[in-house]
Amino acid sequence: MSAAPKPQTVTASPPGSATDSPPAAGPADALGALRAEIDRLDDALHDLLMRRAAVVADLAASRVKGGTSPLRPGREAMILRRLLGRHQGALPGDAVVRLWREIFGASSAMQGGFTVALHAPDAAQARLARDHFGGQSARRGCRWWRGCPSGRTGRGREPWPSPPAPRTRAGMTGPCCGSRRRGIAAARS
Ligand SMILES: C=C(O[C@@H]1C=C(C(=O)O)C=C[C@H]1O)C(=O)O
Repeated sequence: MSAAPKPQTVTASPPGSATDSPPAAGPADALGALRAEIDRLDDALHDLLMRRAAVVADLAASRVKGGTSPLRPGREAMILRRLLGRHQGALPGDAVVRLWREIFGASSAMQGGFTVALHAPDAAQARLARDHFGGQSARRGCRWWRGCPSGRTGRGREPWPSPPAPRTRAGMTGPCCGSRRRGIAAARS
């Protein structure tokens, strides 16, 4: 003999109750909506970055800087100070600096190659140089400061927006230069 089927419980909902309406938005929908907004903003940011790069390419093609070093630490510092002066919201100011340092490094490289020369580098100095000149920058270590930069040398360090870093005998500024005998320079390659 076969087992009797189990009785099923059926609950009737009155008309107009929750089961008649579309399902309420759950956490997954909220996440999806927020991510869609992030995607839209990323596209807008990306568009602006591409437009900025096109302006830098025009600048490079015009040769208005006269074949000198592409690096302009003073101009970069002015941009960072201006941006930090208007900065608001939850994004840490440090993140703004990091993002723009990468942009400066890439747009300087677009105007001609440069090599970052690290005098007697250690891991911290190498990290600092990467953070300052961008992850794409070419870096090389050298033992003697005099032989470090090759070609025309631009000053590779710039005054950090705040607080001002101490000057060194080499005329460079920045937290890397705790020792007067060590530093970072950037030269055209
Ligand atoms: C675009 C320039 O070249 C470099 C890149 C900068 C930038 O991306 O804003 C600023 C200064 C320079 O280090 C410039 O000199 O204005």
